[in-house]
Amino acid sequence: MAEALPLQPGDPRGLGEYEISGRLGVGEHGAVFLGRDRSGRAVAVKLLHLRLSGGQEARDAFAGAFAAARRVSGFCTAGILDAAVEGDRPYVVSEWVDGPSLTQLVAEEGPRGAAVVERLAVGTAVALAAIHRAGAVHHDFKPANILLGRDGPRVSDVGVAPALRAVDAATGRSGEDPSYRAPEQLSGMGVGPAADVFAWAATLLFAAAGRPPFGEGSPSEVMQRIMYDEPDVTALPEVLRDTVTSALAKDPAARPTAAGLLERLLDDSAPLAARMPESLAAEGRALAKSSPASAQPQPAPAPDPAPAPPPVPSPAPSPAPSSAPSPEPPSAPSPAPAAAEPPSMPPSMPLAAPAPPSATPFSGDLRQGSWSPQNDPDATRVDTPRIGPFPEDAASPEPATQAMPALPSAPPPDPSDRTEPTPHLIPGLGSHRHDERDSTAILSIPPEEPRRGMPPFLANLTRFKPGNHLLGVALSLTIGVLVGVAIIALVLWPQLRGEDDTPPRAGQANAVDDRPVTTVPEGFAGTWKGTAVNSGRGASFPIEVTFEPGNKTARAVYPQNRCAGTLTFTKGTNRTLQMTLAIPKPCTSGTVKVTRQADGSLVYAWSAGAGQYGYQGKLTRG
Ligand SMILES: Nc1ncnc2c1ncn2[C@@H]1O[C@H](COP(=O)(O)OP(=O)(O)OP(=O)(O)O)[C@@H](O)[C@H]1O
Repeated sequence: MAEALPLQPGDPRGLGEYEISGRLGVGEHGAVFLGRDRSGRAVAVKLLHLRLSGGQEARDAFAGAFAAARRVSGFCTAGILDAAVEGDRPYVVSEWVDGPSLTQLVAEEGPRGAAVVERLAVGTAVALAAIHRAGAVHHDFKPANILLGRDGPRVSDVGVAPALRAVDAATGRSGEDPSYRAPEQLSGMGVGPAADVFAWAATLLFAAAGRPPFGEGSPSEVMQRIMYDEPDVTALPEVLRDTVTSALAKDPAARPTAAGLLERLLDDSAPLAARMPESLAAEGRALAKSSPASAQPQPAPAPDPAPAPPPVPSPAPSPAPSSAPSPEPPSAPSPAPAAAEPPSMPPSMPLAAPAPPSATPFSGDLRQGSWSPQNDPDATRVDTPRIGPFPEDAASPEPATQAMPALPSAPPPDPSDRTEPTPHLIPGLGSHRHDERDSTAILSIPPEEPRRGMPPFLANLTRFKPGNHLLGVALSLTIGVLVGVAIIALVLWPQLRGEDDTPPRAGQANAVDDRPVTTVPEGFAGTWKGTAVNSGRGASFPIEVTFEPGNKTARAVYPQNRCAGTLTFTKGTNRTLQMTLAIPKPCTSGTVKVTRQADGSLVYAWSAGAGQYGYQGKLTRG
């Protein structure tokens, strides 16, 4: 029978029809208890920290949000059995799984070996494909929600994240680990099943490497890496690398579907298929055939309120009880509805063969013998975030001036001296007659002719006698000066005047762009989009900025928070602009520094004015 920790004072002894006998664990959103249903079957009961206010409507919304999740086969999931509310406390009942979570196992025993990771990959892809086929999404797929039962991996917490959102208790807030969240989930641009596929890949990397796929550090550091870095997949078995890499695509549309994952993993020619238990491979193939493999189903783009980070530096008011997650600000976007159910969805699974919730996908203990000494869990990679650095005085008004070389003053030659060479200034030079002939050949213009329409210094030069070496020196100097003047006129002058609107190449930007400007320069022209990370809140949100060259203002939009504001130029250079931001609530006005990067992107950094950046992000034209 199930092992559980003793109940603590204040723990429930029963919830609804379920008798509670012990504690299985505590997570971010609630405590999980071991219980029994009326038939004596062991169940896991998750009592959420959330307290539901709003009467029957909220209760119905909570229970109703599990409709799709309850249709998911229990083949590779901890099937949802019930969802209800006791008093004002919602709880979710699921199949009890006799085994630790992937998080617990890796913490205790280290990274999993190739055979285990392969079975995890297929088992959890089967679970995801079944979840998506039922019209549900997980949206909190992570190692803590993979339970390693004796009969194989089971995905738990199906439907919980959408249900929390349905009652306006958003997940993905500050304090939660963002390591398994997809870029679009972090940026709040609307999430669908593709976010689960990303999380699936990140979870496998964790299992194989024994550490979070995007490194450790503050939530904002991890988010930056999720947005911009490619994780190292070399800890994975070779056979999984390509599939996992494609599932980690930053663009959700570029990821395979869960069914597509199965199609790749269980391809008849793939060596992986032969290593899987027959029942699992059959279920996976049936799911792969029954669902689209390439066109990733996406819900209508909707702001995902889960990580919604109002770009305000001060904490939002919290009308909810202290145990509940902080709420969204009043005017933040309303929560996205749970993913719509496909109308043609069959009411139940499984596909390969009828499988009751307690079906055994395959035998074999995922907990056995997978420690690999070369996967040192202590060798945690900590990457440096890409954003920044921000020089404190990037707008330093130091013009790149170019000194004009002084023209040499040619000594006036003696026109009467046409026979005797001028004594050479350098001994040994000019003593040969052929020098004179050569010079004559060059200066064949009659002495008086060149003076017409010529600059005086050139005209004077023509008065030099052939063979005069001083003349040669003067000529060289003159040609050098002329070439210098030509370079300045043709190349440098337009740049110094800021007329060169070609984007700077790496290494050039600093040299030419630190010149002060009084309006928005050409190099900033256009609309720039990207995601800013709010370090204070450990959250991120999209930003759009539009610059028109020659203007003193620009437009800044935070689509997720439905704020549009005006940036007003205060000082700047061709590379960096300092601006004040005036923006209505719930967003917050402040000062903004926008800096052009050598790779053609912009870094947008906001502060309350005290110098410390509250949020910042990389923007690209688009
Ligand atoms: N269906 C289940 N069967 C057996 N044990 C379970 C089950 N569900 C959860 N547990 C146990 O309870 C612990 C806590 O689960 P919970 O889902 O709350 O963790 P979490 O995923 O870290 O938190 P959250 O989902 O709230 O962020 C798990 O680590 C696991 O040991």
